[in-house]
Amino acid sequence: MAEEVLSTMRTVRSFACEKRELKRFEGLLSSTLNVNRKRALAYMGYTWNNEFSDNAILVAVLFYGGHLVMSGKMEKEELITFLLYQMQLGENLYNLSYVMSGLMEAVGASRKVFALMSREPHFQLDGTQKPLVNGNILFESVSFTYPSRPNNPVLSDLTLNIKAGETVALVGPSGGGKSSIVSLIEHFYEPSDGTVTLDGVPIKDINHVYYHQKIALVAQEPILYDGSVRHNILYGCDFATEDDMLNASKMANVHDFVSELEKGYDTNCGEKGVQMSGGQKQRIAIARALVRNPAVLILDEATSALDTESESLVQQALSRCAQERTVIIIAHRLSTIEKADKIAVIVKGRLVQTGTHTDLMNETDGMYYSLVSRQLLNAKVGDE
Ligand SMILES: Nc1ncnc2c1ncn2[C@@H]1O[C@H](COP(=O)(O)OP(=O)(O)OP(=O)(O)O)[C@@H](O)[C@H]1O
Repeated sequence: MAEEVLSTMRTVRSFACEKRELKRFEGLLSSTLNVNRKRALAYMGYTWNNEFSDNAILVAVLFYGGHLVMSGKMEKEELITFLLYQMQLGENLYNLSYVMSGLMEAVGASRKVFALMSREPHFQLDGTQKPLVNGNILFESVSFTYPSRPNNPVLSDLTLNIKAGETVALVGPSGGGKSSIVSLIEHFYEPSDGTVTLDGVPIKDINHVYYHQKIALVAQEPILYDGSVRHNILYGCDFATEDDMLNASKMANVHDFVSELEKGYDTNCGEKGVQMSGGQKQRIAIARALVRNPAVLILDEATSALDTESESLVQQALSRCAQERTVIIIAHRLSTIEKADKIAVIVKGRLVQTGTHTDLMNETDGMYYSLVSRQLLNAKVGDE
C-alpha cells in the first residue's frame, strides 16, 4: 500500500487524501500488530510451557533417581550419566522446535512464490515463423472476452481487413472495444473465437520478438522508464543507431525540446517519466515507436495530450511516415482522422460502418455522421 501511495503522490495530494491514506496505512499496520501480538503471546506460552516441562522433568528424574540410588537399585554414576543424556536430549529437542517453526514460516511464505512460479500462462509465446511483413492485418470473425470478465463479451464476430500501407482509423463511443482490438493485434490476448492474421499468418504462430519489431504501439498512456531520453527512445531496439534515433526524434518533434535541455538526450525522464510533461512523454513514445521503422504503427489516442500546434506538427510527421506503412489510429477528435484511407466505426464490439470520411458523411443516418455532428456541435457551443 505504501508503494502504491508513494508512487501516486500527486493524485493523493491533489485530492487532499494524505490523512485518509495515513489512516488506511495505520489500519493495515495495526492488523499486522495484532498478528504479531498473537504471535508473541503464543511464543510466551510456548516458552513458559517449555521451561516448566524442562524443570518438572528434572525434578521428577532427581526425585525418582535419588530414590533408586538411596534404595541401592541404581549406582549414583548411572544417575549422573542419565541426567547428562537427558539434558542433552532436551536441548536438542528444544533446538529442533526452533528449526521447525522457522521451516513452517518459510513454507507459508514460499507457497505464494511457488504458486507464481508454477503458474501456467493462458497462452504460450511460442510462435516460430518469421514471414516477410507487408502489413496486411485481417480480423476474421473475431470474438473476444477478457479472462477476468468471462460474462462480458467485448468483441462479437468482428471481421476487419486492414490492407498494407493503409491508414485505418477506429472510431466509436467510449468502451466500444477499440483498444481491445489493439490489444489483440499486439497479441496481449488471444481471441476467444476467430483469428487475427498478419500477411496471412496467424499472429500466434509468429516469433514474438520478430513480431514486435515489425509492429509498434504508442499507447493511450505512454509509459517512460527511469533513464535518459536516449534510453527511452531506444528501448528494446538494440539494432538502431544514433542516427536512427535522431531521425525518429526529429520526426516525432522531440529533437527541438530535447536540444534545449542542458543534458540533451542524456536528460533523465524520472520514474514513469514524471520529469516530462504529458505532451513530451507522448512525443518520446512516438519516437520510440518510429525508431524501429515498423511495418505497422498503432496510435491509440497518441496525440491527445498535445497542444494544437504540437499536435499538427506531430500529425504532419505521422502522415509523412504513414506513407510507407500500415497505420492504425484511434482518436476521439474526429478531425484528426478525416484523411484516413478507411474509417471503421466500432460500437459495442461490432463493426457497424466502414468507408472514407466522405462516404460515411453521406450516410446521414449512420453512427459516424452523428458522432461528427455531435463533436461539431460541442465545438460550436465551446466557441460561443
Ligand atoms: N483489462 C480489462 N479487463 C476486463 N475488461 C476490460 C479490460 N480492458 C477493457 N475492458 C472492458 O472492455 C470494454 C471495451 O474497452 P476498450 O478499452 O476496448 O474500449 P475503447 O473503445 O477503446 O474505449 P475508449 O475509447 O474509452 O478508450 C469496456 O467495457 C471495458 O470495461
